[in-house]
Formats: sequence, C-alpha cells, structure tokens
Amino acid sequence: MTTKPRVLISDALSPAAVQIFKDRGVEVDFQPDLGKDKDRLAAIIGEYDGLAIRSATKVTPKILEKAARLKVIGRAGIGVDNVDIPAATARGVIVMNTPFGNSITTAEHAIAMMFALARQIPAADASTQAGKWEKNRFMGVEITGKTLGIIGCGNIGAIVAERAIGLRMRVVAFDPFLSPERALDLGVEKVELDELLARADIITLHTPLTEKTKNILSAENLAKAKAGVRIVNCARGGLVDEQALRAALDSGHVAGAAFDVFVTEPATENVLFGHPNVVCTPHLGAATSEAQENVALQVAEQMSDYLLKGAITNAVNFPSITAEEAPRLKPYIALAEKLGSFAGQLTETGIGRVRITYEGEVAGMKTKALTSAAIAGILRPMLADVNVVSAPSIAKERGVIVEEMIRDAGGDYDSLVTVAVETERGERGVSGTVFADGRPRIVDIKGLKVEAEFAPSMIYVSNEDKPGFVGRFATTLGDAGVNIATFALGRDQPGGSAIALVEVDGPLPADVLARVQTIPGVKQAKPLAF
Ligand SMILES: NC(=O)c1ccc[n+]([C@@H]2O[C@H](COP(=O)([O-])OP(=O)(O)OC[C@H]3O[C@@H](n4cnc5c(N)ncnc54)[C@H](O)[C@@H]3O)[C@@H](O)[C@H]2O)c1
Ligand SMILES: O=C(O)[C@H](O)COP(=O)(O)O
Repeated sequence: MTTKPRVLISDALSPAAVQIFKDRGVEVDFQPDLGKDKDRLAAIIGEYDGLAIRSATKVTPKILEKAARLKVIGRAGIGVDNVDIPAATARGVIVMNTPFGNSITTAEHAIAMMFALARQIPAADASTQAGKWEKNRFMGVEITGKTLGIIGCGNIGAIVAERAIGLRMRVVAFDPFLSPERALDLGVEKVELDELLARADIITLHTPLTEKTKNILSAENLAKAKAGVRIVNCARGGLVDEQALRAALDSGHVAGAAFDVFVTEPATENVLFGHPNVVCTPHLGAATSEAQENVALQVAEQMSDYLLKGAITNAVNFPSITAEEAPRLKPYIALAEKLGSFAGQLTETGIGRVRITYEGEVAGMKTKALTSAAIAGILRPMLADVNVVSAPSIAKERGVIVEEMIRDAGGDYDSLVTVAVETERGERGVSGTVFADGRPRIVDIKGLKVEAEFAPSMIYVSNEDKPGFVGRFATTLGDAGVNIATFALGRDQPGGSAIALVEVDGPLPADVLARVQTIPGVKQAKPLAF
C-alpha cells in the first residue's frame, strides 16, 4: 500500500483547500495560526511533503533545514518574498504560487484606496459616526481627468489601468518590461519614471520588491513628484521610503497616502500612522472571499498534482510540466540524469560548457526540465547537494555555460538525447534513448555505438581494438571473484578505438580496477554507479 502524501496548511487559507486535498487523496493538516509560531513550525515541518501558506508563514533556511520530506511549498497568493527561494531550490523543493487568483481583488483594493484618499472617506466616516457632521471639513478632489501614474504594469497594474481608464483617468505607466504593443493595447502611455513623477496626480505601485524597486519612491523621487500628489501602495512594503514619505506628507508636498503594505508586518506601529491624510489597511489587498477561494483551490490543485502526478504549474524555481506530460517525461528525466551522471563521472577537470541535444520526439517535450536533470546528473559526482531543481542555478554560479539544441529525428531512434561536456581536455558526448519498455539505454559514447542499460555497478573501459582484450578483461574480473552481468562493446573500426561498458554484480574492488588499467591497450578504466 502506498502512503498518502501529507500537507500542512500553516496560514489562514480558505477551508476550500482542505476539501480539495482530501478529495484528491492527500492527507491534510490545517493549522491556520501555526505560521506565526516559527518554533512550532520548525518542530513539525519534518513530517510533511507539502506546505501551503499565505504571507504570514516565513519559510527561512532554518525551517527548510528541518523539512527533510518537503517537496513543495504552495503560496496561495502572488508574492513569494516570505519564502527563501534559493534555500528551497538548493534542497530541491518546488515553490509554486497562484499568479492570477487575487489580481482583480487587489486591483479593486488599489482603486478603493484611491477613492478613500480623494474623498477622505475613512476620516469622514469616523467624524460622522462621532456625531460631528463636519460637512465643510472634507473637501475632496475629482478623479475624472486626473493622471494616474502606475509603477509596475504587470497583472495587477494592467487591471488597475483598465479600471482607471473606465473612470475617465489618463494613465501613464513606468515599467521597463512593458512592451509598446501591450501599452497600446491597454491604452496607457509608457513613460520613464521621471516623467511619471512629473505628471501623475496619483501614483499607484504594483511591482514586486526587488533590489531595483526597493525605495523606488525615495526622498529624491518623492521630491520630483508633482506637488499635491497622492500615493497608493497595495504591492509591497519597502517600495516607498516610509520616513521620507512622512516628511513629504508633513510638508504638504504629498497630499495623501493610502497604504496596505508596510516595511515591517504585522505593522502595529509605523511612521505613517496618525497622519490625517494617511489611510491604512492591514495587508487586505487579497482579502475577498472570491480571491481567497480562487487561490486556495488553485494552490491545493497544483500541490496535489505535483505530489500525486509530478505535474508542475506556476513554479517559480522549475519549468512547468502538465499532468499529461509528466508520465511521458518521467523516463526521459531519468535518461537525461543518467547521461549527465555518466558524463560527470568521467569528468576529472573543470567543466566549461555543457551542450544537450534533443532529437526527434523528445525535442517536442519540456526540454528545460530534461536539461535541469542532465545538469544535476553531471554535477552530482562533484557536489553532493545538487538536485534537479537547484542544478541550473548551481551551474550558473560556477560559470558553466549550458546550451540546449533541438533537432528533427535523423538517426536510428525516434528520440535521442545527447549530453556533451566540454572541459580543458576536450569534449565528451554520450547519447541515449528510452525504449518501448520505458527503460533508458545508453546508445553512443564519444561517437562509438553501444547498447547498454544503466546499472548500479559498472565499468567503463576505453581501449585499442586489439585481439585478446576481452579474454584478459574477463579473466581479471573472474580471478577476483567479480561476476560480469552484462557486457556491451563498441568500436569505430577494426583495430581502431574501442569501448566496453560492463555491468558487474556488486561494487568493483579498487585493486581489480587497477589490474584492469594495466591490461595492454587499455587507455582508461573507470567505475560507474547509477
Ligand atoms: N496587497 C496585497 O495583498 C497584494 C495582493 C496581490 C499581490 N500583491 C503584490 O503586488 C505586486 C504586483 O503583483 P502582480 O501580480 O501584478 O505582479 P506581476 O509580476 O504581474 O507584475 C509586476 C510588474 O512589475 C514590473 N517591474 C519589475 N521591476 C520593475 C521596476 N524596476 N520598475 C518598474 N516596474 C517593474 C514587471 O515588469 C511587471 O510588469 C507583487 O509585489 C505582489 O506580491 C499584493
Ligand atoms: O502577494 C500576495 O498575494 C498578497 O500579498 C496577499 O497576501 P496574503 O495572502 O497574506 O493576503
């Protein structure tokens, strides 16, 4: 009997997620407040295959160290800045989010915040309910005809733009990655940041928090903004310098600010609090029943698909693989990893470049996932902790150039994968395929045809094609009590270069390998393990 995967929900997700996990055959433990208690989370995380979170759970390297079984972290929402992605990646943990489920709701919150500022609704509400009827105190501004400056025009920024245009606003957007065509489609004017600052009556931020966007509204940029500007931040705390904003509000240069997100959260105190022209909400951007249901259902489906079928959707650290693709891809992932491992085990010097060629049917599959597997295989003999998820970033860190090539089927096989590793000693290529039985085979080594399965204990020999080698080799192993299980030979021409790929029962003792290396004509003999 196979055991069910176990998922922990450590934040306040909609209970809809619990039902999905149960229906899909995943055991689920719903502890909505656990994420706030990092010690308890650390104490139990080791029991789970999946962790479903919102923004309250901080997945730090310390938590990940304890997460021995963890395979996937699912963020029911957009921002994954509460997850240490490099640490998760290094441990082979897939991190997925739900990039669209709460976008409309968050865009609506930004628009609501804009109106709250323009008409001072929160202060007017408090005053009215206090029995003051201060009709002359709350003079607002009209939105119609005003210019909205959007910093970050991605999913949410674009929805805000559409809604603002519907409100008869002019919209200018600063986003280096916004194409002119998309800007035209949306009806927004793409501008540089300085122009946005000079023209916008209201600025709304919709970027992630990165090195480039941190304090994008700094004291200097706030000073460049139009006098009387209003600022809305429903994206991430830290995009605006809170101290500088407070000073600009105090001086009157900034007429108002509406913030849903803060540098430190939960924000129980903040320099913006108490200013009469500031409106705050406690990170409510995604807080509608519709959005919460969307993201909870989606994350539970995605995590179940991964844990039960190997399908990957919306992962921020691995290419997507559909549930239909996963079973077809699985044997090729094993093939790519084993070919990489073969090349890695034979490599004795630094690797400069890896070229992976996909020919035939396999070229139409998710080759990025296969390439990650091949790189993991290559690096594993050198680095113990590498895995399919972390391999591409480790290769990049080490300056290894990875090239992927796609070709039509040309040779004897419907699908062929070739992994070629370039070192200072030259290039070594090894090719393989998956036969109808679903088992990967090695079919070519350095241009010499062979046909062998990958086995737990093997010997690779390259030698001169001279009479007597096979006999001496078999005798050397036989005399040492090492049983040969399978024997594959290849050569370029009679009397030319030859190779032998031999499977043996049990590990090969070092002294036997040393004796093989002394057989006349042997150029290289290496033990291999798969
Ligand atoms: N308040 C909330 O509850 C809430 C809810 C959902 C999302 N969010 C946050 O909103 C933000 C936007 O989400 P999204 O789904 O629109 O993301 P997205 O990735 O679709 O869009 C982000 C946009 O920012 C742009 N960008 C990146 N760097 C930039 C830079 N240096 N200058 C200008 N633009 C830059 C990108 O090109 C992209 O178009 C995220 O930080 C997300 O976490 C907050
Ligand atoms: O990035 C997001 O999706 C939002 O910040 C929502 O966060 P929450 O799920 O904690 O409300």
